[in-house]
Amino acid sequence: MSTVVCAHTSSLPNVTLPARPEAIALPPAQSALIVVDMQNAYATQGGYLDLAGFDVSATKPVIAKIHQAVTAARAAGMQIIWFQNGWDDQYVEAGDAGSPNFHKSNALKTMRKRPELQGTLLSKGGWDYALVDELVPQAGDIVLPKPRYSGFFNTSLDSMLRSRGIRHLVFTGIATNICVESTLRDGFFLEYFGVVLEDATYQAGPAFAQQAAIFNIETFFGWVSDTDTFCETLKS
Ligand SMILES: NC(=O)N/C=C\C(=O)O
Repeated sequence: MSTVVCAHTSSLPNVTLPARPEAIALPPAQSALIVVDMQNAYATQGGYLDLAGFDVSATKPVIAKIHQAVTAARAAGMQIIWFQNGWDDQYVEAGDAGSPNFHKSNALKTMRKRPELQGTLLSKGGWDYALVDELVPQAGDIVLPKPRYSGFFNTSLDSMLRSRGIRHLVFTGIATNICVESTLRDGFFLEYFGVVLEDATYQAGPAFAQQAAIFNIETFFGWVSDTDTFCETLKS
């Protein structure tokens, strides 16, 4: 089976991650593990997605897989980046009626439908915005607040990656079909190599949303692997 060897990695120790559609080079010093939006909003019952009618009952195993991936990446010296999605408590950063986000964000729509929730969903400093208790950033990690689905939009992500010489992005988190896929796609256009650890992600919506996102990534935008393979590869 072929392996994608990137020109900029050819002089580095050879770490190759088995993946679909083919193995991909993954030099730890030029790679980041990105944990997308593992906030109560997306992974805990009583959080935004749950209140908006999405099923979050199966997120516990995903949290465990992310913990496993973070531990292995940290031991290998890989940069860890935690995304946190949300806005100020007045929702100025969310945009007003002139922004598509105002009309499409299910968090904003839920709060308009249920005014008693106003100020609680995805509001910086609140429980809904906080990362789940099981996942705790450590010194040296980057915690990146982001105001839209893609982590590249209106954030310093690109410059932080470039200044560290990072060209390979390993994605985990929720939701596969929204913020994970949006960020991986934007990264593709910026010449980053994106890999998703399938079992460390979860979709917002029906199971076919997960399948479609993984199909798109594997076929058009990047590579797909799993947590055990990632951890074994880094260990060896
Ligand atoms: N983290 C995400 O994928 N978010 C998806 C939807 C939203 O934030 O409304």
